Amino acid sequence: MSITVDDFDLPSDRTAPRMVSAATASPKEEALERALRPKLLDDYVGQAKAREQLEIFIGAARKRSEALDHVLLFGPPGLGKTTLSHIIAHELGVNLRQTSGPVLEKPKDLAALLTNLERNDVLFIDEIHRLSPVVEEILYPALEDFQIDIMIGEGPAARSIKLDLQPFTLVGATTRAGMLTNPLRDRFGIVARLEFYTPDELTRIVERSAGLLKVETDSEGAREIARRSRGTPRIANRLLRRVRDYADVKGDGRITQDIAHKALAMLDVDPIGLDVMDRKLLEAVIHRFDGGPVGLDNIAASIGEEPGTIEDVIEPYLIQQGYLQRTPRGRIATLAAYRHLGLAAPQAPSGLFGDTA
Ligand SMILES: Nc1ncnc2c1ncn2[C@@H]1O[C@H](COP(=O)(O)OP(=O)(O)OP(=O)(O)O)[C@@H](O)[C@H]1O
Ligand SMILES: [Mg+2]
Repeated sequence: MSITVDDFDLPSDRTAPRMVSAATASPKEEALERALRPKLLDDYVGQAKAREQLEIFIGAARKRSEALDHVLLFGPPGLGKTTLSHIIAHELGVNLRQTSGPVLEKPKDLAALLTNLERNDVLFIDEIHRLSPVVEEILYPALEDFQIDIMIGEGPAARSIKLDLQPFTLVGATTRAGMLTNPLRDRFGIVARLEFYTPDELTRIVERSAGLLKVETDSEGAREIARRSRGTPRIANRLLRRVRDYADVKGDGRITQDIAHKALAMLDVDPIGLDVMDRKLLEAVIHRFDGGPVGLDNIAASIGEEPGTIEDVIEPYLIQQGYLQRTPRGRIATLAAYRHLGLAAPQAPSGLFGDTA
């Protein structure tokens, strides 16, 4: 495999691609991701809590030859939800059927999938918070009793019949667990929240990917990429490929800390992994809204980004790292944000200013 051309996403409304966006990969990047995806739970780095739970429940299901309980995976984009769903099916030794909330338009789309499942198979529904209510209706009895009610015929002759399904496991993935309806959420026996990865974990991921891509990387080079990857494996893998291009052209192909540092500086990824969009958001909150509190819609309008993208993709890492606070009155830039941008902290009335000390 050899990738040297631009294989990162290029949103149509921006002139420059966003290097550290964790969001939707291009088809080319998706193919690459598949190649780098770990296949076994043992190769899945980090997420100790989720892994431990799954190890036990998968082991038990296998032992009893039963379907695993339904699993809900949630967390920001690029942390490994799709990867984990594949691993679950693989470890269970069953087939994986894959679809997503927006794709399932009609009840019959879901019914067709469900009736084709074999015993103990995994059905993976990505973006499960975007299921339409009529489709969700079908899902409830399927999850609970492995049965569906379908309508046969039309008009006065229409009647409903019950169909038995094979026992199966639903794995649902979402970036927004809060948008799931309660009845749906209640039907998942296993709920795993994926967390941002530590620099150590990301270093291991970069080293593993470098091995698979046959790129020579020393440990400091891998660590430099890991530190700037916003806690996200998808970004780590993307930065690795970009740094490799830089190393091929400007160096001898080897990724050292110096090469990684220069390549990432050129790409406008700062030492803690924030990029132009992150800084734009923090600067908008600080300069245009006096540090906040400011509502999501106002930030969105001010930086020309979708509120949903801000909430799902940009904000979570800034909040986790303590640069931004989400309060009932709106978003607040913290002292750490002022410091990171090299700005003097304002004299704020107490209680208004988000402190991270
Ligand atoms: N724990 C992990 N160990 C090693 N690599 C990982 C891990 N998690 C994710 N990756 C890598 O990161 C890439 C992105 O992961 P994945 O597609 O599973 O994210 P996702 O959570 O499904 O994202 P989205 O919300 O956009 O669907 C994968 O190609 C995989 O190579
Ligand atoms: Mg996914």
